[in-house]
Amino acid sequence: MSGAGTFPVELKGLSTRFGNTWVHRHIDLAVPAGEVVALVGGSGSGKTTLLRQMVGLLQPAEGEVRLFGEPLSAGSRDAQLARRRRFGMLFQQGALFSALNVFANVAFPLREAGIDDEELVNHLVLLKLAMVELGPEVALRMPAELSGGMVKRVALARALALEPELLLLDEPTAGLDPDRSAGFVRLIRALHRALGLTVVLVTHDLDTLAALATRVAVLSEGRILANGPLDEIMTVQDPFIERFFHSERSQAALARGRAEA
Ligand SMILES: Nc1ncnc2c1ncn2[C@@H]1O[C@H](COP(=O)(O)OP(=O)(O)OP(=O)(O)O)[C@@H](O)[C@H]1O
Repeated sequence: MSGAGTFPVELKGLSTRFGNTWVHRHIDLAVPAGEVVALVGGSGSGKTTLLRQMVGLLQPAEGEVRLFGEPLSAGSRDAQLARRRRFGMLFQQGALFSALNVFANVAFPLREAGIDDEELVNHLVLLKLAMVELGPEVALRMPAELSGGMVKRVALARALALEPELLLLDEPTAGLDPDRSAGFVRLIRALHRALGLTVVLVTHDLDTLAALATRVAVLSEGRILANGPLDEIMTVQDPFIERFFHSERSQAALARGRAEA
């Protein structure tokens, strides 16, 4: 478990380029252990791409990603695999394997990690499903038979399968109605507290942000425009921050989210 004062994720001078387009320019960002950091920014500002960089799904054009204090590519293959097991990711739309049932989806990372004792796999899958408030009767369903909220919960169970210290969430409440969204936020908050997780999330949803985030990092024009507690971010003079946080609708959403927190 990463202790207080450490940074499970550090980006140092990170730049991302697709063809001739630079999406990120020299980004420095450290995510402190135990915090819930929300990445916000306009559409296409590079939030999802930054999450993908954090877990090595993309290579930076410049700079470095450090996970748990070490460069992503450091160490032997075994060391890299061991690092891989310390984080879980919830992709947009859940990204469940459509040909596998719920049980096999949640079991997937366990089997990949070499856990082949069937009794243990069974126990762990049902435990993870219970953690996301799903009963064993869901285990044999196929992803196409689940509601949007259930897909997110199963995807979260899969992300938590190997008991990660770090959880990355891409738009966790997108596509959920307000009640399901509030329920999912409560679940993530409870898990964050119970498991001592560090969380990085991308969200457009201010209710979700206000209810969950302990810090906010604002991406704009390829850079981190501001990074700190929400109250501090809201004092920054910038057109995006003005539009995103200070409209009447935003204020109402923030008030609702804070009431949930
Ligand atoms: N694999 C790729 N190849 C080429 N361009 C890409 C690729 N992935 C992302 N991009 C581009 O990088 C930019 C940032 O995309 P990204 O999905 O990270 O933005 P975002 O901030 O998450 O957007 P949104 O809020 O709309 O989901 C966009 O212009 C996108 O088209």
